[in-house]
Amino acid sequence: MSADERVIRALPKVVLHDHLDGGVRPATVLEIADEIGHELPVDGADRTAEGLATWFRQSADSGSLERYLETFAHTVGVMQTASALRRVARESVLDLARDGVVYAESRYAPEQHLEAGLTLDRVVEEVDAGFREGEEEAAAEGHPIVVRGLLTAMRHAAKSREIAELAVRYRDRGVAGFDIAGAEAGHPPSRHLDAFEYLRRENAHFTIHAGEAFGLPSIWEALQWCGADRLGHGVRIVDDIGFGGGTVTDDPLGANAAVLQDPSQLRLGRLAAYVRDTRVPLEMCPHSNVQTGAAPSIAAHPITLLTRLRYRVTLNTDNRLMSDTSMTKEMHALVTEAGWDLADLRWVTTNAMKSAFLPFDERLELIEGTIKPAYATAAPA
Ligand SMILES: O=c1[nH]cnc2c1ncn2[C@@H]1O[C@H](CO)[C@@H](O)[C@H]1O
Ligand SMILES: [Zn+2]
Repeated sequence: MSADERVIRALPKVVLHDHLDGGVRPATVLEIADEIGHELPVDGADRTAEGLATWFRQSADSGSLERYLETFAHTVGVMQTASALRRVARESVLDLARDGVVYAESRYAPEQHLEAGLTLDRVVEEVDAGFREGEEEAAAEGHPIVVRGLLTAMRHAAKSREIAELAVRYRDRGVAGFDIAGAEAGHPPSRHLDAFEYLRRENAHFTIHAGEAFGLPSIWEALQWCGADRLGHGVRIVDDIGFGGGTVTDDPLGANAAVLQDPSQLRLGRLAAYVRDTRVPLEMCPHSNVQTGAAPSIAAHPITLLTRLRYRVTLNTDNRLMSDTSMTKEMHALVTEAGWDLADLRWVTTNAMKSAFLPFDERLELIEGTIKPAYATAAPA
């Protein structure tokens, strides 16, 4: 680890978009697979934690969201029992805390963990027990962290209302909100209006994966039909930002460079202006987007342009296993490849804490008591 990386690792971080089933330790996948007889896609000399880690990263590196998502069969497949769910949840909290994360929202789809006979309620209870065990152990290690769950409904399925009700039922027991995820094309968020309208009536919080593999219509529906509090990814909002004769999407790297010199050249469309004016939090995940082809590279990722334009940008991991990433790696890549500095890192961290689905006073306490003091004394990245 470089000196820069050590500095970054020690900084307090906030992650709002991290999939529980996208961050399982490879050694844990192997062990549980052996216990329950789940067939893994590696064998022979590759049947090791390292071999499996490589398989996940390479298979996810496909340029397509659909193929990226296929790899989840081998994490979800080993997360079907009470003990496995509790273990994975506990270990993921420890891994995040050791990386310097002080607040995390960890999401998963309860409907995907029923194969061995667990009920939806039991799934949520076991995961939450694992989160609390992880919090306790992390604090004892000197890495205090606060963790909340987000319950995801799969967008191709028809369980969203049921999962929304589950999220409300457990809102005072470790669950902070709701999400929909899965392949975007052909599954617009407005199909799940019933769930979103229910959540709004219940004063509950939700985010929607939108504008990742699919463009502006998905972002527009998520905000203006469904009423999402935040956008998962939202990276395609740049399709509504005009530059020269086209949009910044036509030449993201060129536009990124040019706009830093003269932002007045840009024209925001109505949707892009709405997202910025109303401070809609964007849960951006650079490495994941490069793998699925939603962004060309870290250097050309729209997160830098959107940060310069002062959108409410947050930085996230999405899937630490599939993307072989961590909050430290995401931050370090932006510093070395996209010209970010410590002030940018503090800004996205504060943005994320402001946008968390946690009560206002608890957010403020983490910002004032933990984040601000640490960044004030940190050496420059
Ligand atoms: O980047 C993503 N876009 C859309 N769906 C995703 C992404 N990452 C993970 N999941 C989906 O969310 C489920 C619950 O955690 C995962 O099983 C995966 O299918
Ligand atoms: Zn995601």
